[in-house]
Amino acid sequence: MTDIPPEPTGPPHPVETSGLSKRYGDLVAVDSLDLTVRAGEVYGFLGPNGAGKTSTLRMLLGLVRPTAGTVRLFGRPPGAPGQLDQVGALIEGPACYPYLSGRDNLRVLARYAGTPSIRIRTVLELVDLADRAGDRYASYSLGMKQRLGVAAALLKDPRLLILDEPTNGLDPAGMADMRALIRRLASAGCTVLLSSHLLGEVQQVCDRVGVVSRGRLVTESTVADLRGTASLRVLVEPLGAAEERARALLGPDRVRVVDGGLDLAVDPDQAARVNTAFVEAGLAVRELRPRERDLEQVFFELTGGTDAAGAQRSEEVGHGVPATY
Ligand SMILES: Nc1ncnc2c1ncn2[C@@H]1O[C@H](COP(=O)(O)OP(=O)(O)OP(=O)(O)O)[C@@H](O)[C@H]1O
Repeated sequence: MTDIPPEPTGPPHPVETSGLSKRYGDLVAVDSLDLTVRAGEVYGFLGPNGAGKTSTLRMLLGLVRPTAGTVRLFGRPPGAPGQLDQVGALIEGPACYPYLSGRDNLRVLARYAGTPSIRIRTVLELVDLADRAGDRYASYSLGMKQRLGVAAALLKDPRLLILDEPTNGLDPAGMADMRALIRRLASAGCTVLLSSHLLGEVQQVCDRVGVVSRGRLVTESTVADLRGTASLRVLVEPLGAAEERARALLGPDRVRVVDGGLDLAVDPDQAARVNTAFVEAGLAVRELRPRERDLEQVFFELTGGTDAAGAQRSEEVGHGVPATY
């Protein structure tokens, strides 16, 4: 009998869940979630309000006990010895003293966490708040408060950062600052898992996204794959003759007339073939370009059409002061 060598295994992933579930009474908030966040990536955990994102993040951090399933952070269960130093998090809830400066708030938190105060300067620079560190926390904009929350989560120099809705409630400039910060952290080697109910807000920073709806993971992919580029948009005259030619060329199911042009459900690398066919048929092609699917529409379809209501609810709720883990 020959020995079968063990399969090569790499280092454990920053986050791995298996069959992770959470029930509150009859409500299934998180349903058999298998999630993997790989080292060095920015992973967007997306879903409408109430989809189960916060419950999941709380279970990852050991703040809520799963009803079923397992969580592994760097291969070990939440709260394992030494792990608190590897994981930083920003989850909803108040944590800062309004009458203290940003720097003094960090001093308090660093003392609690047993972090040397020398690290405070570094994290303030990382989140681009060094210039305003002496100002009272109460005078900060929401974006600055969020960034101070991230600074607090970075005090222990974690390898994994978990952020719950970091862009929620921010104005466009605040969102751009937060996205830039997340990208900086990722370039410095930190793995980031962030949640959001708006794909459009975070898609620029995410390497991969997992979309959750009613507690279940409905898809996991890169943003590019999620968007897809599965159609061609053609403005061509006369439209009727072009429609007929396209149907003969591609099959009737692949051709739709939309807004005075043709939407052709073919790979964009068919553009030259389509153009040649139209020109040879004596048709005048004015424009021919790949048409990307609208991301919000994709999200809407994946989540069963619940995002619009969710987005509206979140605006009503607003946003609290960040808490750190
Ligand atoms: N402690 C709790 N007790 C009972 N139900 C809860 C509790 N926490 C969350 N839920 C419910 O579980 C579901 C998922 O909530 P969760 O907060 O995890 O979703 P979410 O995707 O983070 O949404 P949001 O962005 O609105 O917080 C919701 O229906 C919510 O009302």
